Amino acid sequence: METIYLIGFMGAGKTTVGKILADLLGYSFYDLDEYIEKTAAQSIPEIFAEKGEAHFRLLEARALRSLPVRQAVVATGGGTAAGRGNLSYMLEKGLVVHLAGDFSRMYARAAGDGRERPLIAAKSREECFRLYQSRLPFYRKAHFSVDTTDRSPAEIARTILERLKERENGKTFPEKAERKDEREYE
Ligand SMILES: Nc1ncnc2c1ncn2[C@@H]1O[C@H](COP(=O)(O)OP(=O)(O)OP(=O)(O)O)[C@@H](O)[C@H]1O
Ligand SMILES: O=C(O)C1=C[C@@H](O)[C@@H](O)[C@H](O)C1
Ligand SMILES: [Mg+2]
Repeated sequence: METIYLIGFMGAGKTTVGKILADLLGYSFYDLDEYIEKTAAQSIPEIFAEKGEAHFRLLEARALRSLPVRQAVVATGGGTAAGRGNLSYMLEKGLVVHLAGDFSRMYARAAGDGRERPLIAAKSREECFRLYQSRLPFYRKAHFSVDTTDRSPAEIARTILERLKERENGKTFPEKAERKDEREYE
């Protein structure tokens, strides 16, 4: 099967769910953020601090295009889908799955899991919400969307697997996004 690209906001669970999904499928797993850090031999906060976000986006676009386009699961970064033709590339090469959820939960996870995310560190919650809103139109172009609210990473991975099996059996994907992510800012 073609590569499955997980997209969505910071804290949506792309890395966590992606690993489980790759195991279930027996595919290789790539975390785009980790891959960039390895290739650049620098952490993402260091890249942002020393070279700026624009340089990070260039590395991100290059890294995306250097990963396999078959038999792999790729957890993208929160901003990957919104930059440099990346979404068109993923839609053309593989299957793009949006992990959707409510902003508050994703933000709380992204701000509280101990991983340093330069955009969370540099912005207020309000600014992060606006960033999230600006990215929704990109996320919503995914081949399909899975609602992550009140579901464990394992449940989400299994749901994606079921949808992929349905597709292999000739069913088309149901109407794109579950619109839970349109909820009011809490
Ligand atoms: N469905 C879930 N339920 C509970 N906790 C979750 C869920 N998904 C992810 N988490 C937790 O939220 C935190 C962030 O998850 P993760 O790093 O997978 O997000 P991400 O989408 O990859 O974020 P980023 O875009 O910054 O890479 C982790 O601590 C993870 O264990
Ligand atoms: O949402 C974003 O723009 C980002 C999300 C992270 O996954 C990293 O790719 C980086 O911290 C930027
Ligand atoms: Mg991640």
